[in-house]
This record gives sequence, structure tokens and C-alpha cells, in this order.
Amino acid sequence: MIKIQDLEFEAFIDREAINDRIGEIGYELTKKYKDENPIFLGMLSGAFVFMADIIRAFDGDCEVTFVKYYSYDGVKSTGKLNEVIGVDDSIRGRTVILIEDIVDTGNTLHEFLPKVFAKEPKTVEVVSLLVKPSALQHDITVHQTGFEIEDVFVVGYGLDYNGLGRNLQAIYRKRD
Ligand SMILES: O=P(O)(O)OC[C@H]1O[C@H](OP(=O)(O)OP(=O)(O)O)[C@H](O)[C@@H]1O
Ligand SMILES: Nc1nc2[nH]cnc2c(=O)[nH]1
Repeated sequence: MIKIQDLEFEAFIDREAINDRIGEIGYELTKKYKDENPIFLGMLSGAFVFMADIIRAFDGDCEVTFVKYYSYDGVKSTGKLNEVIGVDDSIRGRTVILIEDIVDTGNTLHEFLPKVFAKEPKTVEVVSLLVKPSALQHDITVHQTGFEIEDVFVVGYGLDYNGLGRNLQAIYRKRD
């Protein structure tokens, strides 16, 4: 059990399980896109840890770029997506592998994906380490999912609670 500010969290997905799943997803992405020099598009801040591991599980030429959007305050979505760094022109005509740490309500991708398609990439593959199917409020296609989880707030491995917990090695779930 760990405590971050006022909340308690318990162990949920350990580092070995995360590593194994990243190996599998990396293998799938390599099979599909090895010869395409894809551009990995990471969603800051949460996805930076997953991004660092997934690109090293990809066996081929690739490039990297980032955007930064946020909408959460504490454990809740504000419903308003704030843009800090938007998508640049580097993805035009390219095979894009969009890397998310989590798809929860789906609001972030629902608002962000049209901005990606507006840049006219060749193709977009959405990869998320975590997906909460029961929390989804939009029809979002996630092509590669690390783990489907129930609707519980999680931290660690890039994911934060009020900015804290991103440096935890594993993923923890909030205790009731
Ligand atoms: O599907 P949704 O309900 O939109 O939630 C998913 C988004 O929430 C988190 O971002 P957050 O707003 O917490 O910003 P952060 O990545 O900087 O922590 C996460 O990184 C996703 O981008
Ligand atoms: N840290 C964290 N951020 C999120 N953003 C959307 N869902 C979550 C969650 O469960 N944990």
C-alpha cells in the first residue's frame, strides 16, 4: 500500500507484467510497420514513460514527436481539454503510432484525433497501455491495448495523482 497526499493506493499491475505486454505490443508493431519508418506520437505528460519503453520494443527505423494536452484535476476529468503543445506538421503523410497511457472516458482522443487527421497522415494506429471499457463515452478505436481495466483511478508508470506518482515503477489502484 502507498499513500499520495490524501489517497491510498494498492499494487495493481506489476513491472514484469507491464514489460511482458510491451514486448508483445512491440512485436506486433514491428511486424506491421518495420519498413515504414513510423512516427511515434506521444501524449504528454502521462505517456512519456510508456513511450520510452515502447519505442525501444520497436525493431526498425522510427521517429518520435509529442503533444501535450490535459483535462484531469485530481481523480476527475474536467471535461475540458487544454492544449499546451499541439500537433505539428511532421506527421503529414506519415504512418503515425499514437501512444497514450490511458483511455478512460475517451474525451481526450475524441477531441484530439480530428486534429491528427487534419494533418493528413498516411495512417494512424492508436496504442494505449490501459483502457477502461466501462468508462468510455465515445466510440474510440484502440488498435493495441496493454490492459483493459475496470473503472478505478490508477497511478504510476507515468500516470499521476495531482502531479505525483509518475515515477512509480508499477501501476497502483486507488483504494475505496
Ligand atoms: O480518456 P480520458 O478520460 O480523456 O482520459 C485520458 C487522458 O487522461 C490523462 O491525461 P491528463 O489530463 O491527466 O493529463 P496528464 O497526461 O498530463 O496527466 C491521460 O494521460 C490521457 O491523456
Ligand atoms: N492518473 C490517472 N490519470 C487518468 N486519466 C484518465 N484516467 C486516469 C486514471 O485512472 N489515472
